[in-house]
Amino acid sequence: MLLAIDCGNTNTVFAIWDGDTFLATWRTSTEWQRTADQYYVWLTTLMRLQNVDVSIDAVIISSTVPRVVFNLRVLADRYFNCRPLVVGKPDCALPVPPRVDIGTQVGPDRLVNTAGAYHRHGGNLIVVDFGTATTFDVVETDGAYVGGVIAPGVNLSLEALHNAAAALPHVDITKPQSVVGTNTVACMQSGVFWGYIGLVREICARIKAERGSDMSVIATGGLAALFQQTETLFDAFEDDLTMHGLTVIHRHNKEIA
Ligand SMILES: Nc1ncnc2c1ncn2[C@@H]1O[C@H](COP(=O)(O)OP(=O)(O)OP(=O)(O)O)[C@@H](O)[C@H]1O
Ligand SMILES: CC(C)(CO)[C@@H](O)C(=O)NCCC(=O)O
Ligand SMILES: [K+]
Repeated sequence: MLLAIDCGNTNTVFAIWDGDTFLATWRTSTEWQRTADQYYVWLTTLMRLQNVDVSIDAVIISSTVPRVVFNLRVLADRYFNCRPLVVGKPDCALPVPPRVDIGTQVGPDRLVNTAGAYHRHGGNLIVVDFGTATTFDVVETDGAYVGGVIAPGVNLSLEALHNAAAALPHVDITKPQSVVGTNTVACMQSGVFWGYIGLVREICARIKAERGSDMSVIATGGLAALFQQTETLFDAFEDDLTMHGLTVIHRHNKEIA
């Protein structure tokens, strides 16, 4: 059984893959201080609660936070007796290598999203992931990651307003009733919500124009659904795209081993 770990700057998601489906998915906040023992207690408690009675014999990790990888490696080694595949490390092969400027360390989550989206949709895609940052990944017709766009995440944008301006409260994103806000919270939500609709539309249009091609736009990440409700920005929305990509990369490495 495969344990797939997607570690973002805000949250870390663990999923158990039986080769066919995900048996369970669990989320925790990302904290680099968390030890292998702490992960193991947390994980086995949830497994027991949900009657997931399986033995894990393989682990794959994608981490945008380099510091957490050490303890996740210890988790795999000490408790599951295996050497984990770590996306972005030389011993983890990708189905198609990225084509970017020399020396660029592409975020592993973007490489994973690329592999997952290409496996499901073929090439010529824009993958949009609404995480801590909002990333746009351009996937070539052959499945290579060839670049993209990094924008401040939705929650990060709202936090930035709160942190920088004494009179602006902490607010959560939601679809505002109107564009013109009649109170502070509504004004902030409008700025980020409608601003984001514009950001996504404009960036996708410009990528397509720059490449002279009508690409499919695939969205993932918790907040994608909120935007898609209002405007058809995406051709598909897939909640499990990153996890799916991890299973694709794991299978690829087994096949070439
Ligand atoms: N409708 C919604 N309104 C507000 N927040 C939402 C909504 N749906 C999902 N979320 C939040 O969006 C986040 C989505 O998680 P996702 O894994 O996409 O990114 P993240 O965990 O915030 O970032 P990272 O992966 O970079 O750590 C979660 O924190 C979830 O609570
Ligand atoms: C942009 C984030 C933070 C999104 O999670 C991550 O993919 C990352 O740290 N990327 C490194 C830089 C790059 O992808 O070009
Ligand atoms: K993510």
